[in-house]
Amino acid sequence: MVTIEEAHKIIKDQKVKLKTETRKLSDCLGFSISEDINAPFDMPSFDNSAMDGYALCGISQEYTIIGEVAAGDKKEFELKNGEAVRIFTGAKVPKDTSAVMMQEKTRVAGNKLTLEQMPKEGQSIRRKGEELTQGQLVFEKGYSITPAGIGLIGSLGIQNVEVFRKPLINLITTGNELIEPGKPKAEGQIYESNSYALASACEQFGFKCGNKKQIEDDFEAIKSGIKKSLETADVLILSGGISVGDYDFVKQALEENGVEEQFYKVFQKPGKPLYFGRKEDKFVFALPGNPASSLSCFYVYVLPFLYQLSGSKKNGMERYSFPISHDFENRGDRPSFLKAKISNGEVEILDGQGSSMILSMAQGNALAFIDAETSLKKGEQVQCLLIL
Ligand SMILES: Nc1nc2c(c(=O)[nH]1)N[C@H]1C(S)=C(S)[C@@H](COP(=O)(O)OP(=O)(O)OC[C@H]3O[C@@H](n4cnc5c(N)ncnc54)[C@H](O)[C@@H]3O)O[C@H]1N2
Ligand code: MOO
Repeated sequence: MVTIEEAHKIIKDQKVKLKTETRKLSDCLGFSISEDINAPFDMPSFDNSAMDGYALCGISQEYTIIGEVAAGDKKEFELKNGEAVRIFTGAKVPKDTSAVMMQEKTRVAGNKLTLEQMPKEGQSIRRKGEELTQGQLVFEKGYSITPAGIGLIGSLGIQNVEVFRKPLINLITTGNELIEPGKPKAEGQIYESNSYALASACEQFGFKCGNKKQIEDDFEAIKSGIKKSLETADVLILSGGISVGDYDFVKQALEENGVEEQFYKVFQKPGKPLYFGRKEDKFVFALPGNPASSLSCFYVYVLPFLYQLSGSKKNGMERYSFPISHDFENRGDRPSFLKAKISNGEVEILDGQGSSMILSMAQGNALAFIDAETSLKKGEQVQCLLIL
């Protein structure tokens, strides 16, 4: 049995070979870049107007209008003191422009322009290079591409982006009692739901599940299911059959497939029988079957590792501290990830903390980390993982 910190360290210390690929700009949200991106040119690449209005030469209140420039126009004006041109947002400002005045602050009679206020030098001009200068580091290798990142990369004229490949994930659920939702349920059976929860948790963070398989508690079937699944997966996630019962075959089936245990059992609640192993460049998480245990282990251990395999600097769930909204006592002897709800700047520990109970997790939005045998008074700080 390892501690939570030891389990995290074992995961973090895995030597992984990151693979790269080239993706179209429109198809790289959530991927991490595999090489630095530097600005190929100044941004903006020319002085341009921030307003629809008039580009002015010299500082005064009266000007003569000598022409017009719209966004995208190539024409060049040589402005003399006291002259102005009609200009639009994004249009290149003529050389010698002192300021741009928005049209709402102007009056025009024929070619005579009168300003309602004195312009300030440089007003409403977006200067060449004011956001980025040519050669400047824009994103460091490992940056996870956001929608704004996509916008910026596009505005640098880059269409194909070098990124780290994301791992392919296969899922195996085990258990004789499990049947697919939608089918009639006999006595003693329950609906298989972990694969749905885990696949959608992967999807929520931009990871895809390739293959999903449900296998009965039969050693040979589990063993061959694992063998087959490992052929295509970078990461295999199993649920159930990892505890000590007579029908818990997963650990042995992994061993017989040549998967080497990195840790088995974590001193925590839920998720004590969590297993992590590897076979060459393939990794296996065997999650406890209890629905809240499997999902909680996904958030706390699997997700950070998926990011690690994707070359990302993110390490999974962001942790934040919130004051607890009520007195609380964790009587358990293991450090706990408790189903919780953050609202109005406070965290509430929800009822229904059993490892098999997923209702509270579905109604909550966080996992609150509380040490074993700990009493907290209302207002004390609690570390939370957001699971929105
Ligand atoms: N003698 C002991 N028994 C147990 C121990 C222990 O230390 N000694 N640990 C308990 C803890 S803690 C956990 S957690 C569970 C984990 O057991 P398994 O990983 O072997 O899971 P299963 O027995 O297969 O299933 C547990 C529970 O979850 C339901 N389940 C399983 N898979 C699914 C699924 N895909 N969808 C929905 N529900 C699922 C299953 O029906 C069981 O009710 O072991 C304790 N026992
Ligand atoms: O480790 Mo288990 O998830 O407490 O029932």
